Amino acid sequence: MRLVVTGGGTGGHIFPALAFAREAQRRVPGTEVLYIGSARGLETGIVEKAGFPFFAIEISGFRRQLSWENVKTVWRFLKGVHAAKRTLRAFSPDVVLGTGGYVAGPVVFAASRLGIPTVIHEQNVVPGLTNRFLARFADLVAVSFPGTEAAFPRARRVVVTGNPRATEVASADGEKGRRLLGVPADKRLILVVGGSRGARPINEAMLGALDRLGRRGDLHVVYVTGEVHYKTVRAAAGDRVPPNVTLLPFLYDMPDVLAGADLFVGRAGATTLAEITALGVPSVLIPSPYVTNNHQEKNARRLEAEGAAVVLREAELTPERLAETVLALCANPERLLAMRAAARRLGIPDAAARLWTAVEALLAERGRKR
Ligand SMILES: CC(=O)N[C@H]1[C@@H](OP(=O)(O)OP(=O)(O)OC[C@H]2O[C@@H](n3ccc(=O)[nH]c3=O)[C@H](O)[C@@H]2O)O[C@H](CO)[C@@H](O)[C@@H]1O
Repeated sequence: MRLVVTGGGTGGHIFPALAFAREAQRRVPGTEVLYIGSARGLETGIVEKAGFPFFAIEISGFRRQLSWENVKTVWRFLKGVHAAKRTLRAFSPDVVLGTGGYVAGPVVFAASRLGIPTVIHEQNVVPGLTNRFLARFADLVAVSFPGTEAAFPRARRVVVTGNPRATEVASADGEKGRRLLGVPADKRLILVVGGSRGARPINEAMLGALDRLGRRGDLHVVYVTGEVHYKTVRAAAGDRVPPNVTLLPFLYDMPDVLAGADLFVGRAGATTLAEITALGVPSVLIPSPYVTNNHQEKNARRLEAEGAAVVLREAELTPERLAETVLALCANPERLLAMRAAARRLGIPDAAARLWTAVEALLAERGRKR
């Protein structure tokens, strides 16, 4: 089989695409994969590390107001479609999967124009702009949460599959993750992550909370700042980083470390939520208010409603509040256990298989080889 995956800008779009690519290779050995991403997104580094061939096109997002930038964006979109068509003709895929982010727009659109079967995957409760635009051109729309189907009234077919990244994470090895970072087996592991790019407000709160968390010998905190924020946080923390805190710019071994975590603290990006629910990790979620339609809060409230997460709005985030929330949960093992079970109830660990089955059916219908 020949598969093109596209999506990016941030990790939340990239990791599901990679997870599906690996699932396809597992199902049909010898499957050839091409990742089409943007040259400026996080995908350049992540895809290369994952070992897939990568082709970059230049693309940017729309501004909300009418502006000269938007004219340039339309121009880039058309150029992107042109470049994507050339690449798609040369690679000749059996199917194209788009996972959202600006770059998926021209690629999936070009594929549909060329008559190549197209699938889009939506990670969030509320769909993003690119997927909303692409839904009417794609042969199949896969969503992560039951109920999101209604947000795609013009789609030809919508299926609930969950997020394929959940499958990869569900079989991760928590002990390995802890060993890797030197986390003692008898300590509770608190994993703090501000999404794939890091989050300044979370970093500011964490800097203020370090001393209090550092005094707790029964905890170990793995604190991921985000690549671009690392130097600033490191400098601000100076020699105040307690021995039970591991400070990192980015975590490439997220599945294993997450599997070993007792509590997750961070943004409410949809792929992260698919991961923590697949594993049943309790969480303190601080949704980013800077995203389209406040979709992270909607993602987070789903978990909160089930009892799987505590939601802290960014507006009420202070170092004290953050430390108190974490310490109160750690002091309440029964609550943590209940949260763990609730999270697991929301998880879809067989999401990759569900997406695979839907794609396979589409290909069979379209008479494509596998
Ligand atoms: C600001 C923004 O637009 N954020 C969006 C973006 O978030 P973002 O890219 O932050 O997405 P998620 O939190 O959903 O996913 C992050 C992914 O990166 C991985 N990871 C993260 C940090 C790290 O150090 N190592 C690592 O491997 C996580 O395991 C996960 O697989 O895409 C999500 C999924 O569409 C959306 O819900 C978010 O609203």
